Amino acid sequence: MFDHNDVFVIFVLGGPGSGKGTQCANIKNDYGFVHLSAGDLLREEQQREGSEFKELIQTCIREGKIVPMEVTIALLEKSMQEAIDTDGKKRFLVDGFPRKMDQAIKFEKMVVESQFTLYFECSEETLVTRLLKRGESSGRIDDNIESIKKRFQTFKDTSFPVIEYYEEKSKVRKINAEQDRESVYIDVQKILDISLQRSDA
Ligand SMILES: Nc1ncnc2c1ncn2[C@@H]1O[C@H](COP(=O)(O)OP(=O)(O)OP(=O)(O)O)[C@@H](O)[C@H]1O
Ligand SMILES: O=c1ccn([C@@H]2O[C@H](COP(=O)(O)O)[C@@H](O)[C@H]2O)c(=O)[nH]1
Ligand SMILES: [Mg+2]
Repeated sequence: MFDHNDVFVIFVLGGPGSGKGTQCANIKNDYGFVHLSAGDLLREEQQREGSEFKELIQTCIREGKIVPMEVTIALLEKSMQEAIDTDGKKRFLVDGFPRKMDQAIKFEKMVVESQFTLYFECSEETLVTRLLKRGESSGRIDDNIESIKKRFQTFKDTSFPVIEYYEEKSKVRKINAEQDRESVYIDVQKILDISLQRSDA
């Protein structure tokens, strides 16, 4: 368990294709955060020789389902510990997690409490266009219309309640992700500049 006064975690949530990864790359460059995408960590684990979770992860990703939280939390915690041990870095963007209430509760109890959640809000119409375009070159097994529909359903049924939970705690910073990349990032910077100043105080 990390001390949340020492280890600064921002959850980055939003529908599939809302630009979480794109904006986290910007934030990482400009603010020195470590970017941990739960989806990327799961895909790496799925590729790892000898992983006992290969098939489970592959099936969940293709079907847009949530991998059991123990697997994802262990991968996140390990990556956080490695970043702290190797670079002394203690600011983390946890991208695409928590996707389900049980993950949120467990992570904050066992790993560290989040500072707030950045929520990229975007219409399904825009998301589907972006994901199908990305699917032309991403090689992702879930960037096809069948998987995309399932991912949207999971987002609505299972992941959106996480955002509502943090909203009730006034811990959500909402961004209009419908805009072009540059405009989205301007809004992201405004939020971060305010939040980081507060945390430095
Ligand atoms: N503001 C934007 N306007 C147009 N296209 C965008 C914008 N932001 C990201 N994209 C593009 O949309 C696609 C999805 O973006 P990205 O991978 O960052 O989303 P994501 O939220 O991480 O998706 P996922 O949940 O599937 O991992 C990418 O091809 C990206 O280049
Ligand atoms: O906490 C998580 C995060 C992701 N997944 C699974 O991975 C895919 C892809 O995630 P992206 O964030 O879009 O890269 C997602 O649809 C889930 O199947 C997960 O199980 N738990
Ligand atoms: Mg992503």
